[in-house]
Amino acid sequence: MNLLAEIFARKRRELAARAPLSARVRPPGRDFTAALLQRRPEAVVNVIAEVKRRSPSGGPFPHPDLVRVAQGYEAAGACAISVLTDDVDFGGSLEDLDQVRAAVGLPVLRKDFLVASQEVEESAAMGADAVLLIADSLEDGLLREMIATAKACRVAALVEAHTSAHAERALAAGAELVGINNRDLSSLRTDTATALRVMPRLRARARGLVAESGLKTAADFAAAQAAGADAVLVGESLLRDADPGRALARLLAAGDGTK
Ligand SMILES: O=P(O)(O)OC[C@@H](O)[C@@H](O)c1c[nH]c2ccccc12
Repeated sequence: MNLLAEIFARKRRELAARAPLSARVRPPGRDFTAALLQRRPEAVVNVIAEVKRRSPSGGPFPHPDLVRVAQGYEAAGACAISVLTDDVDFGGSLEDLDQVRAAVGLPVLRKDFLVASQEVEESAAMGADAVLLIADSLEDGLLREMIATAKACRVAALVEAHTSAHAERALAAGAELVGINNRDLSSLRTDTATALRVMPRLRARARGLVAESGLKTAADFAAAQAAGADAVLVGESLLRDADPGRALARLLAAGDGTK
């Protein structure tokens, strides 16, 4: 038997001998959609809090221990955690996702630039409770397929768009949760008015709406909520603080009219 045939024979044996990856490693799911849609006390918006080591727009952040940051977010009242798993631009990995998820009780969003349904399946197998899909970069047929794959794998799909045209495409492709990214990923320019302008047009048709990027103050949170957001997605402004969890707690307390 030649070498290549031996390798293939071994690979087939190994595959036959092991359980499917998803069945072996996938922990019980956590409901990202429910977390995002939960009703909070008056004037306190749901926050998906993000961990990342660096970003193209923000440079490096002073928090190498993502697990500690995520635990701080949970203690402060975040509704879910977003973990950047892209390596090249954000210094992240699926290992980070795994470690963060094991350390918190909240649903975890895999934030990456996914290009194929296979990666949606792998995200589910690695324990992601939700995946980000970027509508602007995925053509209609592929977007529809990836949303359907997420549904079949029982992971939530947060479908992001930067313009109302792409948000419309997201809805037409079957998106239930739509995120409006205030940051233009091609120029990296951020304008927090973007989500405020686009979300009201989508409110009646999207099950959940998320305002993403560039949000810093309790007033930003309140404005997003008033424009129809169920949740805000926040990273950089928290990660600039020496204690990101405390920064989040402060923002949520400032927005809570009962305190
Ligand atoms: O750190 P900010 O400005 O608070 O933004 C968080 C999040 O919205 C941003 O990281 C993001 C939104 N969509 C993305 C797509 C890929 C990478 C990153 C992103």
